[in-house]
Amino acid sequence: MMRFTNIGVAQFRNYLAEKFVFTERIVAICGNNGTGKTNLLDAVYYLCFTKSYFSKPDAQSVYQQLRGFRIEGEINSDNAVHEAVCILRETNRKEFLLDEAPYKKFSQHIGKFPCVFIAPDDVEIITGGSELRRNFIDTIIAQADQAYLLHLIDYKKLLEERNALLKAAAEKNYLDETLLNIIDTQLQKSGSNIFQYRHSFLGSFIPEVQRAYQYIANSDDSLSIKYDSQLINNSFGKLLEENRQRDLYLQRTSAGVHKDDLEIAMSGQPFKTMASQGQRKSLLFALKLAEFEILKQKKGFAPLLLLDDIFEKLDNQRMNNLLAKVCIEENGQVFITDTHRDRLETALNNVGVAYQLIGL
Ligand SMILES: Nc1ncnc2c1ncn2[C@@H]1O[C@H](COP(=O)(O)OP(=O)(O)OP(=O)(O)O)[C@@H](O)[C@H]1O
Repeated sequence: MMRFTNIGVAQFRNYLAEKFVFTERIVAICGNNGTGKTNLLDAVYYLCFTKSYFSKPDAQSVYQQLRGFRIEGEINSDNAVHEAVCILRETNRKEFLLDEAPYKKFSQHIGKFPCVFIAPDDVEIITGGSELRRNFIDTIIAQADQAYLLHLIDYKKLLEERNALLKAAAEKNYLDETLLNIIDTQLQKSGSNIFQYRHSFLGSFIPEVQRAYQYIANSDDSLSIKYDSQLINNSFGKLLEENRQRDLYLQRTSAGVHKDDLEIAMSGQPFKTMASQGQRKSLLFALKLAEFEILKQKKGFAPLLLLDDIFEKLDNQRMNNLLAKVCIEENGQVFITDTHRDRLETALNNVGVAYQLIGL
């Protein structure tokens, strides 16, 4: 069981200094547009991930013209009380502390307080570029397994080094082949590890998404999801070797797990182009519910669920089903925002769950 019991924010987005105490497992947050609902959820997310959900530079989160921010929160987890603190110093240097001990590497914090965020623009995971789908998958696996995050960090660094070397080779008309061979050996190792992790994770994740889709959409819509990777039929070492001349010409690495994607189809056609708005929303919620389910299985307790403005996304029946599932069937903490206080209260009363209402 994991619960945030309070959170304090100073100079963070639209909050100069504010403290919120959470008294119930279900926390409903209402307020007009621009009152700071999303910012409050993102402050919670910061304490789980050491960064914003919205890939914003930290400096953009500082209140107006001031310098630095602080977010602190108390979390009950494993029958112990933890304090997480994220500080952006005036110099723009970020510090993150758990129980007063600063992390040397922020990556060590990932997965301690697992969390699933559903935000209005998340449908881009389905309609946008492959990088968004890779990030989505990576965030789940990294929360479940620290070792994966280290492979990802290694891979990114090695890929940057390799690309810089390819560029330098073109500029200087000289290739340091020994160095390229060394980088390739290391890149091949971490890339192959990432592939194995993704392959094994998607083996259980994809059926979970299909189950959740069926539940939400009340139909399977002949949905098919496949892992698309150049490493499925080739060893990474061989791919690097075969593409070396091409990479030298392009001055970048053309093969590898940085090209992986999820191939999503409906009745044999690409989902992006075929699906209706409603089907896209259903798939988005299915992806997120599957994320929730898998993290729960891996961690042995339910992750935190941050539901931002989801009432605009689902019809009443689907909304009721979803709330019943996450608020009644599961025992994790849920934060849920809406602009309409009545709508939020009616929905939670219908589900019949105890909740705390915070008005902003
Ligand atoms: N660095 C900052 N300094 C001061 N205010 C900021 C900063 N960043 C964002 N804001 C303000 O925060 C507000 C947006 O907050 P947020 O997105 O949390 O609102 P919301 O309640 O979720 O709104 P909506 O219902 O429209 O989604 C805006 O008024 C914006 O100007």
